[in-house]
Amino acid sequence: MSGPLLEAVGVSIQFGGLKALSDFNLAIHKGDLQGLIGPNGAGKTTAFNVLTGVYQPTQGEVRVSGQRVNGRLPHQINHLGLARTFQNIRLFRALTALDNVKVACRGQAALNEEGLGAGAKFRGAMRNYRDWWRALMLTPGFQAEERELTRQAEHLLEVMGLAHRRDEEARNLPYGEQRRLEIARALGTRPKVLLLDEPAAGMNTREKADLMVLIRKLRDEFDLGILVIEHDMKLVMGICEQITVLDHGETIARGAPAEVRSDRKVIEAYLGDSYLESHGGAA
Ligand SMILES: Nc1ncnc2c1ncn2[C@@H]1O[C@H](COP(=O)(O)OP(=O)(O)OP(=O)(O)O)[C@@H](O)[C@H]1O
Repeated sequence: MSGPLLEAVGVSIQFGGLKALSDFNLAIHKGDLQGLIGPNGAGKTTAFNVLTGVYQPTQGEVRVSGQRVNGRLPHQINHLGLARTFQNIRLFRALTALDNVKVACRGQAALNEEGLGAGAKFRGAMRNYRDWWRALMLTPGFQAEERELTRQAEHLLEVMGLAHRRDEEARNLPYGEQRRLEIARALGTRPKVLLLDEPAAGMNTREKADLMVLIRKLRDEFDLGILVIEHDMKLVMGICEQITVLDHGETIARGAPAEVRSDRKVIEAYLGDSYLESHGGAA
């Protein structure tokens, strides 16, 4: 088996006196569908922020495809194959669904050309300048590139069940569809690993059921590793093969859904006895 696509090794992060994440370890391989759960304030979003370069760990190492990425910027880590969605939806609200996805596809194409490291800024500036002229003159090369980006974005809208919303402004989409558009946009950056922060938040029961099917389909169709933060236990337990449970920044359990939901520490910290009662008692 090849090595992990995403790895956290002994990662800790501190905000003043608060240890938001302590000695956090994680490995996501191709084809994995893992969950990250825990009570409010447990450190789940902080973990996403450290993995994606929004925060720098106080200790430990984050690796993407075996490369240490501590100190890299979020867009550089994205370029290495890690994409995410946010708990609070972040879309270009006044752009159409299609353009939201095209922006992501275009950004990735630009990064492929510019690369990273020395000279990337200069190459980026030159590319912007060149693109400006190509767009102004509507050169055949520019038009062909536009058609290709449109094709890619349309395909992603189709996969996410949003083809019918192609030309609607993102802000006019129902909430559940905005969440799916965010996933389409993340996919536009061609990730190897996808981090989903509460993808089902605000969705009704039907939308959640559809989302479960869709997340599995994305994993299979795009050969992804997926890590999901989610409070909806039916969804997490229903789709994830391995679940990590955080409480006050500490990893209190990790394992298959059946192991995790019968773990006494997890029940005490998060699930509560009412969960146990409604699910027929501990294993
Ligand atoms: N930038 C920051 N500065 C200071 N404290 C922070 C910062 N980011 C997160 N925290 C704190 O770290 C802890 C973990 O927060 P985090 O948002 O990761 O929790 P969470 O598990 O995602 O919670 P929720 O389920 O409510 O989203 C909280 O106590 C939070 O207040």
